[in-house]
Amino acid sequence: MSTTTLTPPEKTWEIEEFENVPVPADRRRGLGSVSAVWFGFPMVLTCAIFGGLIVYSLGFRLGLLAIAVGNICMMLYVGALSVLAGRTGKNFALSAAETFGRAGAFIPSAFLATVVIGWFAFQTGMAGAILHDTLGWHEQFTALAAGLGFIAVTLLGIRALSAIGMIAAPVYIVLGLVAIWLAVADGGSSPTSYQGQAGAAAMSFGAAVTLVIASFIDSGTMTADFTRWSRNGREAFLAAASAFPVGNSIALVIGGLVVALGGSADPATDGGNFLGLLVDHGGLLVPLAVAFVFINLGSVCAHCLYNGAVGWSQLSGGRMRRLTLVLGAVGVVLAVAGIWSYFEQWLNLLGVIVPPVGAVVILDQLVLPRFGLGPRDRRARWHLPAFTAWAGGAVAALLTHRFAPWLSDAVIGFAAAALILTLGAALTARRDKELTA
Ligand SMILES: Nc1ccnc(=O)[nH]1
Repeated sequence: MSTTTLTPPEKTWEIEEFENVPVPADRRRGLGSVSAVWFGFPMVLTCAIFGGLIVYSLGFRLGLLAIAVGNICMMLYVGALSVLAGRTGKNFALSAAETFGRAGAFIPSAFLATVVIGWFAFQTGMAGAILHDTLGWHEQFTALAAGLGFIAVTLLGIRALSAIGMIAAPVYIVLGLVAIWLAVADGGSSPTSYQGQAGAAAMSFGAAVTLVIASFIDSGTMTADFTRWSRNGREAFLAAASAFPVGNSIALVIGGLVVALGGSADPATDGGNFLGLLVDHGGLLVPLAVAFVFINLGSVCAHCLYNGAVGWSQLSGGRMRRLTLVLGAVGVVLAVAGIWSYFEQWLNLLGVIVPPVGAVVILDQLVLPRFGLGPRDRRARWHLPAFTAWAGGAVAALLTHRFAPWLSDAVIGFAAAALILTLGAALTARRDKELTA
C-alpha cells in the first residue's frame, strides 16, 4: 500500500489504473460508485433471452426457482472473490498469481481475457441476428457495422464506457417493463400458471442453473478488476450483490415474464427476447427498439473488449488501444462469420471450464488459510496443486454434463475443484508434520 507514497507526483497518472499493484487505501471508492459498475453489467438482452428459455423449459414457478438458485450460487462465488478483492485491492491477475504462481497465473488470466473477446463476438453477432429476425436487416452487414461502432466506443476509453453503461441499465428496465405491459395488454394470461412448452426438448433444472451461472461466470470470475476499488471486503461483497442476485435476476425475470405472458413469437429459439414485442406495436417503439439494441449490446460489448484489451496488454506488454483494434477485428470477423449459432456449445464450455478457476482461488486464499492449510510458498513460479484442482474440477463437470445432465455441471465442477485442492493441502500438511516430527 506504500506504492503511492513512493511514486513521484508527476508519475502518478501512469499507475492510476493500478494494473500491477493493489489499489491503495486512499484511492478506494464508495459502495455506490463500485455498485454502479456491477449493477448494470448483467442487464443484457442476452439475459432476457436466457430467462425466457428457462421459463419456456421449466414453466414459470420452477423457472424462477432455477433463476434464484443460479443467482444465489453466483452471489456466493462472485461475492467471495469480491471480499478478497476488497481486502487486498488486487485485481484478478495479481490475485491469480498468488494461487497459480507468478508464471502460472498467465494461463487463467490469458484464458479469461480471451473468453471476454468471445462474448464480444457473440453479442456483436447477436445484434445482427436480432435486427435481421425482427426487422429484416441484412444480418452480416448489421453485425459488421455494429462491431465497428462498438470498437469505436471502446477506443474512446473508460469515460465513454461508463456513460453508455449508465444509460443502458435504466433503458433495459424501462423497455422491459413496456414489453411486459404490452404482453399483458395483448391478452396474456396469468404468468404464474404457465407450465412451459418445450416438451421433450426441455432443459433440466440443473441445466437451467448452469445456464444462469455460465452466462456471467467469465466476468464474474474477474470481479476483482471492479471490486478491488471497494474500501473493504464487506462493501465489495455488497457491490457484487447489486449484480448477483439483484441486476441479473431483474434481467432474467423480465425475459421469463415475457415468455410466460405469451409475448415471445418464437420462445424455443428467441427465449425472452422482447424486441419483437416492441417492434410489433410500431410507431415510436421501432426506432426505440433499434436504439436499444445498439445501446444495450454496445455497452456490454465495449466493456468486454475493454476488459480483454486491458488483460492482454498486461500479459503481452502491448498497448491497450492497439490491442483494442486487433482483438476487436478478430471479434468482428467471428461475429460476421456467424458465431452466434454456436452459443449453446459456448455456454456449455464456459460452465465446465470456468467455475473451478474461481473455486481454486476462493479455497486457496479465503477458506484453507483459516484451517492453517495455505500453500507454503506464495512466491513460487508455478503452483501445480492449483492446476490439478482446476483440471480435476473441469473433468468432473464434463462427466456430469455427459452422464448426469439433471445435475448442474457448473456446481459440480466448483465442488470437485474445491475438494481436490483441500485434499491436496491436507495431505501435504500431514506429510510436512511427519517430516518435522
Ligand atoms: N454475457 C456476458 C457478458 C459479459 N461477460 C460475461 O461473462 N457474460
